[in-house]
Amino acid sequence: MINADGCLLNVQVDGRDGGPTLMLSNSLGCTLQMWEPQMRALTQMFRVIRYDRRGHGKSGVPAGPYAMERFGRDVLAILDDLNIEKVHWCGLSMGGMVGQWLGANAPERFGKIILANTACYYPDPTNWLNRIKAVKQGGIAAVADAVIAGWLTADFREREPETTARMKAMLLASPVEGYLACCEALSTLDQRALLPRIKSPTLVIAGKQDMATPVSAGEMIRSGIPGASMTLLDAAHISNVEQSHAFTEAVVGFLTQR
Ligand SMILES: O=C(O)CC1=CCC(=O)O1
Repeated sequence: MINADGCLLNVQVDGRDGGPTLMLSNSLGCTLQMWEPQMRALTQMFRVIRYDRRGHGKSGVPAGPYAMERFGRDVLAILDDLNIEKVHWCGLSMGGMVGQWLGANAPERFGKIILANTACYYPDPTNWLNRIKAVKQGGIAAVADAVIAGWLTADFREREPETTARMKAMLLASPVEGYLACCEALSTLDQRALLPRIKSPTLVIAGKQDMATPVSAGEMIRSGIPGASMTLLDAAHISNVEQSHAFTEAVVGFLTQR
């Protein structure tokens, strides 16, 4: 556990000692377990840091609302505690939003940056406000089926019922207060002004079937970050699970290219 401004964060380090370090950052309602499909390949090449964002998994759940800056400073606290100067970053969804904040505000700590299935701005907060209301009334169970339908395509859910059930169990196990505090941070998200300040080589990954953060949201990020490139995957929102091999290939290809 690492203490970030009084909140204990669950951090796990695996993989190659002395190799380049890659930090992975989760989507809303997910724990560090969401990266299992990538771990075998990534740990052969990198030292891999995973963590549970505050309000999630085995990390603390301080009172909300939270903010992107707080999530970013939590990451810097983890790196300082581990005595690691610089890492590559791969964040999916909320993890990609934290990556934008870090790339703009702590550029010296980041080598290459991967922003997967993410957005820098929600023009209309209604979906988040409705979700907050529903979760306050009925818990995460009230929104779980709709969220899972956004995470994974119908084809995948039919083909992979066990994986789908595991993802749903992970979502349902999220602490309600932490989930709500993150939804509040998402309802006011606007990081458009940060994008031109990101100078690290950046890859944007988007899912062709992603309705939560559609290709157009990825394109807005790609066009805002100088020199960024984009890869499209045949997946919904949690593309590292739905297209695990293609996702891993995109990450490894980008991080190893000179
Ligand atoms: O969980 C969802 O519904 C989709 C999502 C948006 C931001 C995030 O982290 O997940």
